Amino acid sequence: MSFILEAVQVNKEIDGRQILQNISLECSNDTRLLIRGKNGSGKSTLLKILAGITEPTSGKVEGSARKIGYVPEHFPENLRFKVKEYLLLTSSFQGGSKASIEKELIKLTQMFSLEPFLHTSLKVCSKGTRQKVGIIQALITKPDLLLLDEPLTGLDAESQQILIRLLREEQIPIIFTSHEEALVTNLAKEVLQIENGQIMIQIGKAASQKRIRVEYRMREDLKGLPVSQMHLDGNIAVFTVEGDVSDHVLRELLRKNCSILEVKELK
Ligand SMILES: Nc1ncnc2c1ncn2[C@@H]1O[C@H](COP(=O)(O)OP(=O)(O)OP(=O)(O)O)[C@@H](O)[C@H]1O
Repeated sequence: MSFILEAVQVNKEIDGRQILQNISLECSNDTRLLIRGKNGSGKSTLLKILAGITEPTSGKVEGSARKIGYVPEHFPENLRFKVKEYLLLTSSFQGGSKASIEKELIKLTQMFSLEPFLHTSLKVCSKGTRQKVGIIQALITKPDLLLLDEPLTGLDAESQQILIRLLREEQIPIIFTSHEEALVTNLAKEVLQIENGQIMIQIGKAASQKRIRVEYRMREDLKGLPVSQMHLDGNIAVFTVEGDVSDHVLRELLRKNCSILEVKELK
């Protein structure tokens, strides 16, 4: 099987420090992969390597993806371009017809209420506005793959919802990082947990799902768990998890002193 993108035994050293160690992952048409880990664990570095922005020290990244849309964690500051000028320029590097790019530009700028800023210099745009520009530049050419580094950062609540809905509807494979529960629960189908640049847990798509009913103490206890659906009723949470995530989820819940009331296999 040929993959949209595949990383094979990727290592990255910066200034003599090992940042990533032996990372392998595969991305196919239906991938919705969350890369998670603590601050400094190497998530952004890995996304940059997948995007081809940074070279691995050893190992390789290959695949059939021709157009990769990448949203960096921090949109570059002090770019001298105006918003529309920047979007047209960056999309021209990726190919695609002018008519299709103009059409997408209108659609996406309307969707994110960016029309009033099209002729504003990026230097004076707010952080959230620049983030929207970063998102639009990644989507505008209809990429084969999206790599999103904390894409909700700086967006207001309404724009976050718009982006989540859009990403759920698009049929584009996505690899992303996020500390935001809303995006994690709505988008992630697979999870790659990295610690100190190494893969600790790799959770794929499971054949069967499990329903877990749990009594929790604080809402915080449920934050960041890779669950696909969650219903809350007082201090009781019921959620669905992919089968091979369930051990990890249960361990996390127990670590946080939650009481597991029921674990049921779904057919
Ligand atoms: N250009 C660089 N020069 C030196 N060190 C770097 C560079 N880029 C990344 N690092 C180091 O590599 C490690 C991993 O950084 P990275 O940004 O990939 O982490 P992260 O998991 O994305 O963190 P966060 O959740 O805070 O965004 C950190 O210790 C960071 O300081």
